[in-house]
Amino acid sequence: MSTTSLDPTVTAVATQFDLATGLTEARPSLQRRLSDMSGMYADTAALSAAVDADDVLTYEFYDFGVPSLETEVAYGTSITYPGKVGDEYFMTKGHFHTRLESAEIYLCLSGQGLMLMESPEGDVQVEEFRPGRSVYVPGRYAHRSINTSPDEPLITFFAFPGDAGHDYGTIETKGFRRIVLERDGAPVLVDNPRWQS
Ligand SMILES: O=P(O)(O)OC[C@H]1O[C@](O)(CO)[C@@H](O)[C@@H]1O
Ligand SMILES: [Fe+2]
Repeated sequence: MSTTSLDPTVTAVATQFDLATGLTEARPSLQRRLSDMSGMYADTAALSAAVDADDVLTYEFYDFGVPSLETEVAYGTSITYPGKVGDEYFMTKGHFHTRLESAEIYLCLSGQGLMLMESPEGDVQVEEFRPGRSVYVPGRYAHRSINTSPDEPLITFFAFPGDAGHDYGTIETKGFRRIVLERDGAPVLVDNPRWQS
């Protein structure tokens, strides 16, 4: 079946994602290994030992290159693999949006985890990811996906305004105020000892 559009400059696009892996063959994913996560985990000694031992892939996601316009929607899947650095679960770097007010929506396709969110004023929110559950990240909140499963990838589909942009600098220098660690086999939210005001 062909797709039609009233505007000949616009073409509908369909992408096939594998629901078991979260991956698509439509284009290469962007990949983050432990060595890309310098300064992100609280236990720096554990991170450097893990990088030296086996610099594993911790997450991958897609950027389909939609134009940076407020009228466009950037989207893709994000796959965070199971694992820990010390007691801290594998997670994405996390970021604010450059256009701070831009919100983002996630739908968990499989796995289990948490979305950690934090406003510039220090309000911290945590929402659970489980299959079929969406998490709306309000504008102004930095956001980080965390895989709390011992053995399953956390797979989400996300969408945000095309002109939102990514501000990694704030998180890279200050960190999140709170981090999520495993204690007695369960995730707990604790103060980040390395957070800088
Ligand atoms: O950009 P980060 O924080 O490394 O995490 C990657 C994830 O965030 C996104 O940028 C969406 O906000 C996706 O590309 C992916 O889900
Ligand atoms: Fe985002």
